[in-house]
Amino acid sequence: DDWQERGAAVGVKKEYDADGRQVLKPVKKGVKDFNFGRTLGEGSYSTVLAAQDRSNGKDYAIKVLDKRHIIKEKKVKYVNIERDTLNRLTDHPGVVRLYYTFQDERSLYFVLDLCAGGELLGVLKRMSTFDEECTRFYGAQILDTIEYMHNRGVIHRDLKPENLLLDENRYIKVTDFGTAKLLPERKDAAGRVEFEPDSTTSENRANSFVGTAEYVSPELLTDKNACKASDLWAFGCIVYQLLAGRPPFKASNDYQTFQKIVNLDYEFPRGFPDHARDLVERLLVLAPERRLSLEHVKNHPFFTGIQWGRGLWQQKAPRLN
Ligand SMILES: Nc1ncnc2c1ncn2[C@@H]1O[C@H](COP(=O)(O)OP(=O)(O)OP(=O)(O)O)[C@@H](O)[C@H]1O
Ligand SMILES: O=C(O)C[C@H](Cc1nc2cc(Cl)cc(Cl)c2[nH]1)c1ccc(Cl)cc1
Repeated sequence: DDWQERGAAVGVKKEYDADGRQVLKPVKKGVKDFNFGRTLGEGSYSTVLAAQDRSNGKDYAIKVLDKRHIIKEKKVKYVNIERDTLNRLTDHPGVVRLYYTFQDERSLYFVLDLCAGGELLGVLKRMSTFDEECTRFYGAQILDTIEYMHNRGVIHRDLKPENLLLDENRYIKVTDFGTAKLLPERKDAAGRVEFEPDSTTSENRANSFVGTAEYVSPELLTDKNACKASDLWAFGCIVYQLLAGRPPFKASNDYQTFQKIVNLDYEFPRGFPDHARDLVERLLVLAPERRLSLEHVKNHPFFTGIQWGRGLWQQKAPRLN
């Protein structure tokens, strides 16, 4: 199915060694292998362009970063974290796929899945709020992807509707991993790769990174300790926002937004659905260890009827009208 097929997307070239044995050699792609098209968007350090692979006509999004700007703004670490994180998250439909990285004298290039549906935030703004069925479907795809990221030892740390893109089937694609936390890899007795169960407080003290104000978890504000539960806090804010049309903690400046968060100062609009309200109340809990675990979220009544796993990525996305 498409998961294997996508694996074949990495470029290889067939060659023969001295004994006539076939050798597959990885081919480093370059700018000349692509026809560049329209600009899809701009970041602080990047421009994202639509592009087509000239050898097979496949469409991609290529994120181009200016080397001088990256170095001047001291973002080298973030670029390499984004590459390393994307290279760890290669087989889930909910994560934007990185096919190649390459560079030329001026720029760095990430060749990514093209998400032609744009940002979930844009869709939400156009619709003002999602109904329960849409929220359930998109909430389930986001949660399924968070579970995959956490199992691969990745904490996203900046989940928000701007970082949730939609592909041509209107499926979710999580993006923007430059500020992710990569838990150290280690091998178990059988030599299988596993990851630290969660981030420990020690290495987090050094962390200066704080996500986007409206979605930042209280533990990140009080003791700089981002953990897997921090992504579930952001998930709770996103579910609330899809149904209410605005995030739960929003003030006129970041400092006041932080105040609302640490004081759990938010309320539900009238008519907010009961199951969704119960779910959000069990996610927006100040103590990370008391927040609903990912497994319990999947079994929450709000997600009754959702088929977890592959079924979730084969069914038709609800109409967004
Ligand atoms: N794979 C993609 N497919 C389609 N559009 C994309 C893709 N990746 C990014 N974009 C769009 O390009 C724009 C820039 O994205 P990029 O990740 O480079 O910067 P950003 O993270 O949005 O901004 P900043 O770097 O300031 O956080 C965004 O608006 C995003 O919607
Ligand atoms: O080819 C690779 O994958 C490894 C390189 C590593 C790398 N080379 C760099 C040069 C500069 Cl000037 C800046 C950064 Cl962040 C750099 N990162 C690389 C190239 C492109 C991208 Cl997008 C990321 C990393």
